[in-house]
Amino acid sequence: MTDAHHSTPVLSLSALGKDYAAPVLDDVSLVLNAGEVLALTGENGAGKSTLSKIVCGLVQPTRGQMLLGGAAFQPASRRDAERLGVRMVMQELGLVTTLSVAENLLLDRLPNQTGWIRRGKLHDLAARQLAKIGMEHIDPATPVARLGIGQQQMVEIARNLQDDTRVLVLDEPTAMLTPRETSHLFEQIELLKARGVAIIYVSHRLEELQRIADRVAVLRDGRLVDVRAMAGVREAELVQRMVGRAVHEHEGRDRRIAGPVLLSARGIGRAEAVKDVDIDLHAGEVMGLAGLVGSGRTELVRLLFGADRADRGEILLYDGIAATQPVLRVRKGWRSPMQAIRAGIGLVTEDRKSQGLLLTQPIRVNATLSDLGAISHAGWLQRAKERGIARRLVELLRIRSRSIEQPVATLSGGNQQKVVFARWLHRECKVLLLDEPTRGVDVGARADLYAELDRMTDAGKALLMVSSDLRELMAMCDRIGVMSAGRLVAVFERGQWSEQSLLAAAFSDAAGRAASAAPPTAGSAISDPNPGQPATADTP
Ligand SMILES: Nc1ncnc2c1ncn2[C@@H]1O[C@H](COP(=O)(O)OP(=O)(O)OP(=O)(O)O)[C@@H](O)[C@H]1O
Repeated sequence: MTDAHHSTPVLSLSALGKDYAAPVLDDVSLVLNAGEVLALTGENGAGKSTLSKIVCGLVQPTRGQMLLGGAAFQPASRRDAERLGVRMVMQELGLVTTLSVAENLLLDRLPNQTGWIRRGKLHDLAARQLAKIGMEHIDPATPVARLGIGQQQMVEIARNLQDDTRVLVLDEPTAMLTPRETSHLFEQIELLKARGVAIIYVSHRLEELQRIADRVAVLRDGRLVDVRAMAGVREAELVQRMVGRAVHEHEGRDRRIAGPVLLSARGIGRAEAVKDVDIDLHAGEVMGLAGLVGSGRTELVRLLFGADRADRGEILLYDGIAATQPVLRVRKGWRSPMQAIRAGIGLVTEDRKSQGLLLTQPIRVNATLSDLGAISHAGWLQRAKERGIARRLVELLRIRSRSIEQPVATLSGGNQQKVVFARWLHRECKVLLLDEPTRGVDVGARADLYAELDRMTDAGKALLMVSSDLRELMAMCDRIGVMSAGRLVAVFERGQWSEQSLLAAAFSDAAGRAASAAPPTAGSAISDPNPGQPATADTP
């Protein structure tokens, strides 16, 4: 915290509470000072978003008061709060994707004295705003829809960096950002602090909080259980406060003997997004996929699941026993996700909208949706069985809910993610593709998910996991592939990677040259799919 602003209260919360069917926030009192970053953390469903939304006028509290600069503060809407300089960067981006970057940045203040938008001025102002966060290379006239998700997130951040901002709430702001974008954001946060802006920073990424926050507040079950200075706080201590129990960090995988190949892709590609990738997924292994946002990781996974159609290459499926002859060979990839699902492929992504969660339906329906075979008998749904499975999954993944009848729309973000995961847990799939499966998931739940992934590989499934969290990949994977500009530029075996070599490969150029840091045995070449067995790629 800068000394000049030291302990000048900007925002005071006193005995705030929010009830839905039951209390989800209770008796929260807190003072936020000028020029400080307060980290807000806690388990999924602890109430972080609810508290943030109350501060920013999106949700009204059931009880309690707020003061802004000493005056009563009761925003009735987000606009109301913004007029008083209280702004929020939300996880779900609020940009109008059909409008340009400039129009989005200055939506509220279009320079429009005569009824005409003066485009030149608009673009000047927008360019200045973009330059603040190191985005000067973006043309303000670009439609937002053409930007990658990380860049959209940066525009959302830029939009909230107005001169009149007094309180800024950032909800998991770095989830979609590259390391470089993250450093631009952190620089900007330092400048805001120096200007006396008070910042609430919501995140599950503890190492990030330690880097950026002055104080940390922990919510548990809707109550504030701890507020303390960040300096010197150990990660384990925080986790203990959050979860109320010790969480054992995943010890890292033992090197497993990989089984035979279950799925291969040869030369699979789609336009410029994925360029002729060869990849083999083995029974009993977790393969990681690292790379920058936009490097083609998600696009590759979507091709392997049939969510997008490949325009070249082929997918080969093996029975997992002899693995010399593919049991199925699909040119240009799957025709539809249904074809992939029937062949035993599953996909968990963090994009809950594309997961087809039926938001108005209860957990019970959503958790068992992909497995009607297991709960129907002679065409009848067996309710008792459905309830049994749903209860078991809720318990196993600690899905925070009133009951299995709670509609998924009213679960917290992280708990919705667990429902998506639950679906594939008991399903008979051979290959599970996971795209950022733990984004927005708290530390305790993360440990539970990792244990489940271990069990799946013990049962002989093949897992492919995309993650932007290198620590997670290094702990969980047997091999890590790195993508850059649509190509798989390197595959590292366990024991051969370091954070540095993975990053170097991620930043390597599009020509497919693996970074020089990659060890010669593991760099650019993809390992033989079945050591000691005949190569499968050319098998008819
Ligand atoms: N509209 C609603 N109706 C009923 N319950 C709700 C509603 N909105 C939120 N809740 C409940 O409030 C609790 C707190 O949710 P909130 O989204 O604030 O948690 P969070 O700490 O932000 O979680 P996450 O880390 O998963 O984002 C959850 O149990 C959630 O189910």
